[in-house]
Amino acid sequence: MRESALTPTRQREMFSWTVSSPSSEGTMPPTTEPDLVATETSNGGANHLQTRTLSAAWNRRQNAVCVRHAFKHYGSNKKPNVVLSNLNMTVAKGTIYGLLGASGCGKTTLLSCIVGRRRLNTGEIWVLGGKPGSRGSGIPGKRVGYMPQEIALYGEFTIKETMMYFGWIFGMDSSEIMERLQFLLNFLDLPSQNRLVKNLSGGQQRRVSFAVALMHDPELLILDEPTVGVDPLLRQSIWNHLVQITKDGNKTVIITTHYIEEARQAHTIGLMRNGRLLAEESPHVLLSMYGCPTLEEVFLKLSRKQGNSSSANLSELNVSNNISLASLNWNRKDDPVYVTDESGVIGLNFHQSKEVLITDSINGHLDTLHSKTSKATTKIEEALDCDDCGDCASDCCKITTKGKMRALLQKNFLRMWRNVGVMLFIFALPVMQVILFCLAIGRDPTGLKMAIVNHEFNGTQRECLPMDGCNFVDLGCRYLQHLNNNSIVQVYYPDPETALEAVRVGDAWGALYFTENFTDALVARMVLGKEADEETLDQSEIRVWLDMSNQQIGLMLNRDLQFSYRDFAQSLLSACDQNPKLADVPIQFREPIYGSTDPSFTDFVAPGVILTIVFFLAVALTSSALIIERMEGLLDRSWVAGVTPFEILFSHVITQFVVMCGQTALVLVFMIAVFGVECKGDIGWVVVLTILQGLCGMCFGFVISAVCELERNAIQLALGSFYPTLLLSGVIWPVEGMPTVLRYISQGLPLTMATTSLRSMLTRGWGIDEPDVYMGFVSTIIWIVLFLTISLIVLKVKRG
Ligand SMILES: Nc1ncnc2c1ncn2[C@@H]1O[C@H](COP(=O)(O)OP(=O)(O)OP(=O)(O)O)[C@@H](O)[C@H]1O
Repeated sequence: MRESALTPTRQREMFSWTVSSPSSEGTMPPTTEPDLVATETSNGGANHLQTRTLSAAWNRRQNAVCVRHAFKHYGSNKKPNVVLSNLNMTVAKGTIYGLLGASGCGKTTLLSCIVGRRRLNTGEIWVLGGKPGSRGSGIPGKRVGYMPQEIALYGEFTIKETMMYFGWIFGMDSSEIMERLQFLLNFLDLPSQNRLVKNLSGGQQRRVSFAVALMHDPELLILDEPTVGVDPLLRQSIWNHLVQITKDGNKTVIITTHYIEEARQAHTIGLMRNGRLLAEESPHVLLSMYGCPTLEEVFLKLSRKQGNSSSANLSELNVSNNISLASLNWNRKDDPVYVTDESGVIGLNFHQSKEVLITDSINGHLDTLHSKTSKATTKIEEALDCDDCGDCASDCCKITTKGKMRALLQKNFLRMWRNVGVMLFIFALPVMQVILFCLAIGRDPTGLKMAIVNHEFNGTQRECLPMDGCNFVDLGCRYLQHLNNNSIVQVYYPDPETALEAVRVGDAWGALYFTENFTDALVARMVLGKEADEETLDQSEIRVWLDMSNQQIGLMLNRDLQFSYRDFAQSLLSACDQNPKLADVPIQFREPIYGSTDPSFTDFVAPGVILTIVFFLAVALTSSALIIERMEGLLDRSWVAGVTPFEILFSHVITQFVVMCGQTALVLVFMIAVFGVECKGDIGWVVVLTILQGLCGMCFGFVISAVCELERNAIQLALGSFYPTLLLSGVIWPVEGMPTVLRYISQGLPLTMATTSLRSMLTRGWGIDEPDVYMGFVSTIIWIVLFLTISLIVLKVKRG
């Protein structure tokens, strides 16, 4: 490296000169754009200014990175946390640029704006001649290699799989990747390529992360603290490598580090503080300018100076208004960024650069000229940007590439396959849920105790003996024989008071009382008919007190007691050669049109349960997928590598589709084949609707994933949405039982129409031509499209 031949005094003199010399014409290096310069003086003020501005714009594009008047804040506009404040930065092609600054000063934010991860609030950035994020700029994409501060690697991948993943995204073929991998393994002293990343030490993981950035030999390397946790020997060899790759002038490196002294090896150093650059010079110039032995001391000096300065002086300190020596050295790269006589500009704080002078002049005195020229300038700059994409044979016109889809799909499947918990969640959980549902829901309760008081036995608590035939004795006993012994357990009590007390204390679900002349009164009631007196009617009644606190049990006992009386009376009439129909109420329930005479609650709930299981499993799987990747920095890394939100969503849709098919098959096989849930309709349509509901759940999961920053918020949202959806979708109770307003809301939910549709197919056997059926499909598809659109929009907005 070549030292500056100028003394600090001389440099300061030159600094004063730059301040007092507004034109600073002499400082302009020879441009390689003669056309623009040629018109500078020939067409008067406006043309002159326009040409100068264009020249500046053109020049910015010639640097590897050029940041102008960058402002960036986090948080709301009302309470902004300003991170970048009128920052200018110029990184010449073929140089190493060391970005130094205290923790939290905004280095990572600046880098993420440069790689197109974030957008500035105002200001401009040119990277390799284009604007990050513009079509065909290659940024984000394969022109840049990015090593973020966090490890940002897939722990479940081996080193080789990691390289394959990023290599495919960058459009490399497998043999190329393997070749490069071997080099990187040796160069970075990495362990076996088959080791899982999660099993590597912290330092090894950082080196793998570094290897990923180097993988495709990009034009621009952006390294956020690559040497943390790396031993001094390897650190030196990393720096040697960076110096080596920048030597031929085609590669540029921007590197941040907390080891300030190692940055001496950079060609240019940007010292950053409070969102501004305090200096942007070669390390040697900085040292000699400030007469400090170490860069750390220079940084301290500058920081103190900034701290002490009034706001007016701040702008002077803010060398963001500089032409950096790096930029002035243009594209000649033999000796990248040193103070040379040839460059004509020396010094640190010559804040009145040509470019800024033009801007200042425009603001101060030449507003009108500016307005005339700005439109033309914008047009020409737009024209320059339009050239970015070139012809459509390049990747920039494609929605996706084979390599990217291959990488993303392999990543999704591998992550699932290698995670036992996830595999169990995907396949064991739905089966378990179906089994539990079929065993626990819809069956009649059994073993319900009933307190019986039969005064026909004169207070004795003896049990009834079996009896039949046409005899009219102990009819109370005969009735009790018809009770379903499976569901009702008869417990005898001596008097009504103790029986009722048993119900009150929860020992029985109800009490049954037969008066002492129940048989006689019942016979008299039958024989006398309308002649029967009030007392006869009263004595012939079986008195029942039920515990109706449990509706299901209460209603079932009520139903069973009535059916038992019908059976008892019919058997007695039959035994006495009478028509048993006389015992029935005069309503004849014929064979139902749909369903059975003894409908099961399971059959009612099963369709909703099938869809709920598939829907919410998909929500659970996807709602955290993107968040975990985002929190680990993986999403950022993939985005910087050129993967789009569309590609990420699309790859998840395909992965989830495969998973969904497996889940649907398991759920339906267990529901229908194993537990015998009725399926009268076309099983093909049942399968299609179930898979569509799974996809719908997945898309809802994407929305949650895109909206929520933290996993716990995603879990809260997913769980929070579960109950309202379940309750309002007619899964466990008919929609017809809801208040009118809720009914409308219910119809708008993703599960309601689908549940009605599936129920119609399973229990009624209806086909797809029935409105109730096809509306389930239509509403599901509409929800899928809606959720996907929302996710894409949110992801795109959040990328900014
Ligand atoms: N996503 C974010 N939302 C809100 N504030 C943020 C976000 N990211 C960073 N910040 C804030 O912006 C400031 C600059 O952060 P940044 O990560 O850019 O600093 P840095 O110089 O890279 O720090 P370090 O050297 O410790 O990595 C910090 O105050 C940080 O708290």
